[in-house]
Amino acid sequence: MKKSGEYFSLFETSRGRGWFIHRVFSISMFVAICFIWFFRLSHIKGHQQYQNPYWACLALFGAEIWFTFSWLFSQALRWNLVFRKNFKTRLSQRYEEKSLPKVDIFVCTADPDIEPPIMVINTVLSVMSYDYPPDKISVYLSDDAASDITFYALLEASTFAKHWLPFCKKFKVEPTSPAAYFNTLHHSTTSSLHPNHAKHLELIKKLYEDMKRRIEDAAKLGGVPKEIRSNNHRFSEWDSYSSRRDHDTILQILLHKNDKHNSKDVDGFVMPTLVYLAREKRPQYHHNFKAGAMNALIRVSSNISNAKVILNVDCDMYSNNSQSVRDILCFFMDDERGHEIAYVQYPQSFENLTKNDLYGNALLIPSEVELHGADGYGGPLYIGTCCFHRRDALCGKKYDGGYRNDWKSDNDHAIESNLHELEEKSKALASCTYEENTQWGKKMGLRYGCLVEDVITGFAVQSEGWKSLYYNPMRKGFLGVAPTTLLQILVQHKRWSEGHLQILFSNYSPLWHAPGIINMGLRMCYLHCNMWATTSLPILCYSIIPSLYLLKAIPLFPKISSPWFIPFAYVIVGESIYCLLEFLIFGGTIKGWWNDLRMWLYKGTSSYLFACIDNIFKFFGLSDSPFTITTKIMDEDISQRYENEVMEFGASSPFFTILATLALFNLLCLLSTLKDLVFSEDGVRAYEEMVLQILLCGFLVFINFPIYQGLFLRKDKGKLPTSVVIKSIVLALSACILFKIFI
Ligand SMILES: O=c1ccn([C@@H]2O[C@H](COP(=O)(O)OP(=O)(O)O[C@H]3O[C@H](CO)[C@@H](O)[C@H](O)[C@H]3O)[C@@H](O)[C@H]2O)c(=O)[nH]1
Ligand SMILES: [Mn+2]
Repeated sequence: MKKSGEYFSLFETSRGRGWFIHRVFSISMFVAICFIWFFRLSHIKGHQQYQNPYWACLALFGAEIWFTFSWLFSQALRWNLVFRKNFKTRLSQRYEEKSLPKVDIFVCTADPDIEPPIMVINTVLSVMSYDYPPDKISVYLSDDAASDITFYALLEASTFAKHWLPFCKKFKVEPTSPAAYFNTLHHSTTSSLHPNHAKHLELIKKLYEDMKRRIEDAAKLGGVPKEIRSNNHRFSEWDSYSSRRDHDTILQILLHKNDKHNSKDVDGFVMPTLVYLAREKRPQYHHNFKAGAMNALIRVSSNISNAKVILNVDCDMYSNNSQSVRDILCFFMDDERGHEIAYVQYPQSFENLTKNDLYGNALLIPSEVELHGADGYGGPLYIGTCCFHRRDALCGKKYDGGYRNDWKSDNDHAIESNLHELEEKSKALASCTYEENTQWGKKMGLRYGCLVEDVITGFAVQSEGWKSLYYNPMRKGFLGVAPTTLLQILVQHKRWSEGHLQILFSNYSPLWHAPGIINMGLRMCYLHCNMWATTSLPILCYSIIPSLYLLKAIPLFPKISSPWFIPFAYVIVGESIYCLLEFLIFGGTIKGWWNDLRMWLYKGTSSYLFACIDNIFKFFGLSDSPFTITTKIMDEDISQRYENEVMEFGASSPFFTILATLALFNLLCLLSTLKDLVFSEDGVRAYEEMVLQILLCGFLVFINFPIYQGLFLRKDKGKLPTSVVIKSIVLALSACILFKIFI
């Protein structure tokens, strides 16, 4: 426990265990990598007895150089892991409830078809129910679709909340998202409840089901029923609405303590403020996707509640722990270190994971290792959701040693008593033209022009001198919906890797931005992610070239009896065992690790490749990728396969054509080699020289098993479509034949 004078810190930091062993291992690995470089440099001229594989060796060397950098950067993320622990009791001893700061909570949604309103309001209800003085909480829903159904759902939620909030308080409900809470109740638990609890539960469940039905009926109808619309003047805002991309600002304060008739729950307690916002959209103005939505929220909220602490969550990320606000205040309000913290990031965790995590959705290593590593160097990346911000830092204020926490002043913020006037005034802050000739998106708020607006913003904030902090408690703070088909994941990772590459070439490039402010270690952490897209080239090299040369029995790696074989073997075996152990230690399974490895390969050869290509197009002004929103729903059939961990293809996409072609190509190379080995007189000698290549090719075939199934063995809707089968067979066969004949 850290003690300075009489003062006990509100949080403490500890170092990860095993760091010394890890460092020794890393250094040994580095030495082995150097030997590989030596080998390449001394053998690059090629084996004279064969046709000259000079270019092949050069390409492999290039790939190895690339992998080395990527590995070095990944070491920064593992060099200095730190873990945070806080002391909530000290917080409550030191601060009275009434002197706690206000918190503004932003929830973003953008498409009611793939982000169902009922899910959105579950998230809203979960964050309204934090164990925190309700008059200090304001929840803002930003709806980039300006959907009347989402609004209707929120309206329903504001009524339901009058019952839900007292219920949560009375029975200490956890988690506070109604849908998630009802899911945790099994028959055995409900039957053992206190009769009073059981009675209330039944009532509230019925209220919820009724509300859900009304919302889903409206969604099915494709709009809010006429009689509801005409009975509530609030819907008149939609009279001038012409499309998602063309409408006025719609801003509605649904709950507010100044509203005499409608601000209290059934027990007579004030409820959190609740605001619906659909910022103005016009076709001629770029809306900057989520970053634009967040900035509109920052401004509008500054006029309504102006809390100094802002929590931002995606619409699928419900709160799984009602204590989270108090948890993070231990960091922000710490007298010694609190004032330098710009944001506290929680991991992005998911509710719908399967046991062996077929698609590597759990982000196990990033959450359990890498973000802790970045924290060790002054701050985790901001990952867009589950993050508590200091408003000042997000709004572009610089950190200098003189900055001090001042939580009191936010409580005096004068608000208009007339809510209608307040709405009208705040609307202007969300207009399309508001940001013209201002620093919004450049030096204030979330930064524009990048597909990972979150990461670039985090970096910008850190380069103003602020620190950030990673908090990963046992009980997950938030749970969301992970994508459930291969294509969705590949598209999501294309967006991420493309965004990261944009950062590398932006003003905020970790290569040169903010010299002297951001340390080398943290820069390397950022660079590791920024480089994702570019690793597609070395991964492609490694999955094509060695297999091609197998066809002609030309070795590209040292033979098994050569001393040069040792560093290769050490790196391969060492790194595999290391990754596997890392995975198992943090709660993964062996199969999960294998799946994760497969996803690394698939992302590398498809998502990252397309991200590179699109970045080049963008550079020449040819195209600009939009923010493709991830679907948060799935149909019965797909959901069944997801539960059974059967890979979902089902669509014909260039992503799949590449993956299937590579898989088939490696299969052909392996089969042809095995045939040659069996029938040649000199099989063993050839084997001795080619062992690494054969193993690599064999590995690629083995890991691609789900693709062969999807191509040839499966009959269900999730298999690879015939067009992809044909294309990939033609491409893979012609690559092999052309190479055999011409090279
Ligand atoms: O024009 C837009 C597009 C998206 N969103 C919202 O942004 C959030 C994230 O979108 P999602 O499709 O779920 O993307 P993910 O890939 O899951 O998002 C991750 O990566 C994004 C950056 O690429 C971050 O913004 C997210 O916070 C982070 O969860 C959702 O709530 C959307 O409603 C908007 O508000 N406006
Ligand atoms: Mn998401």
